[in-house]
Amino acid sequence: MTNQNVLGKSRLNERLMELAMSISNSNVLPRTSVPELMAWFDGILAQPKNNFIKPLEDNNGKGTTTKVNSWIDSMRASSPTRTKHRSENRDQTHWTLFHPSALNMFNQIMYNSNGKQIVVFLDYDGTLSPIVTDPDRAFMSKKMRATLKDIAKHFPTAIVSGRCLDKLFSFVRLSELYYAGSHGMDIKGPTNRRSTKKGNNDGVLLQPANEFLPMINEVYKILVEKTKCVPGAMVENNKFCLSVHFRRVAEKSWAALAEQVSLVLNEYPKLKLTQGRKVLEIRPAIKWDKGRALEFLLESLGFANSNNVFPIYIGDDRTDEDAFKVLSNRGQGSGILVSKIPKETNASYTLQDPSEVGEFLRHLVDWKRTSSHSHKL
Ligand SMILES: O=P(O)(O)OC[C@H]1O[C@H](O[C@H]2O[C@H](CO)[C@@H](O)[C@H](O)[C@H]2O)[C@H](O)[C@@H](O)[C@@H]1O
Repeated sequence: MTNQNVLGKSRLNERLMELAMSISNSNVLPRTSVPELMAWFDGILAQPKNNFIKPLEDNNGKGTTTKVNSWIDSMRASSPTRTKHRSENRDQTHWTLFHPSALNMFNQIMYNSNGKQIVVFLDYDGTLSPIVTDPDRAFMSKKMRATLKDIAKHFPTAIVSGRCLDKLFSFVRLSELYYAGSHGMDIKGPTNRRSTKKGNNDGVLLQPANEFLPMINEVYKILVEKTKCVPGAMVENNKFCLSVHFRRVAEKSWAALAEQVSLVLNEYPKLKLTQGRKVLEIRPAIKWDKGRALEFLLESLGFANSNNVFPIYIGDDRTDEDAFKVLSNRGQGSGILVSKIPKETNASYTLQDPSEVGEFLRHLVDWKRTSSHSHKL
């Protein structure tokens, strides 16, 4: 996949022009004129790039061994431990150029929002909390919670996660937010209000995979049993989906664990598999993902077909790509990928880690406070 394919040619040109103008204004590079920068971009685009991490391919119809091998390859690629080769440095240049830091481009992003209603969407693991070995201990810092509280005072804010709602809420503990758990299959509005859209006060807005609950519970029990023999393996029940964790499993046992998952999944054609960070996720094979959840939430907020909205989605995982794709297709808002390493992505910008996410969100709060203040003057 090339940058042209990910973005579409005219959108890519638009982005490059935007980038050239912004670099030219900020003096961050010795080349100053926009045409010079455009020619430089052309040169970089013409170079081959090899090492971007590819999204997991659709494995339906492939044999078990091929499937398992491709999951393992992709898991290895997303956890590089080697020193960089020269071609990887070249990829890093591509990466920084086409997915610049959202902190460096903050003014540009705010300029693009152009008086529209900003709505903030945030993934949880790897975005608001650092990745840790024990999924039950992925706590968010106090500083991040305070930042989120501030963000929610100024903008409608939603957390969109693979986690089940209860666990997500136990980590975040802010009732003023929207939550989309189980990869968007369990959506809840703020519970600090007296009434919600549906008139009840538990905040539930949508559960599109309800009928799959018995099947998911059945598969959970089977997977726990089947993976017992693999040291370090853990199966997490996220209500409408399951996560099989590889992080504490020795690399030599990854194939055996993936094989167990594949064998179980073969018996359940109504379930599908996606991949995250050292995790395989099993979920209902319905057309619902984080991108659909984002669209649903925009609709619930009254922005279904509106041009007057500017969604900002920040996430670190493959499952967040569905949301980035929605933004890119709508030609609306900004997708921001949290990553230190080059990855194929539909996001426009990057942040390195959760601490940069916090910094970006605090800039957003300050920007809002300053712009509201200047409107009052
Ligand atoms: O959509 P997210 O909020 O990013 O949730 C995706 C999965 O995140 C969790 O797993 C990841 O984080 C763990 C804690 O840092 C880490 O140990 C694991 O290796 C990562 O894959 C969560 O445990 C999963 O259930 C989520 O689906």
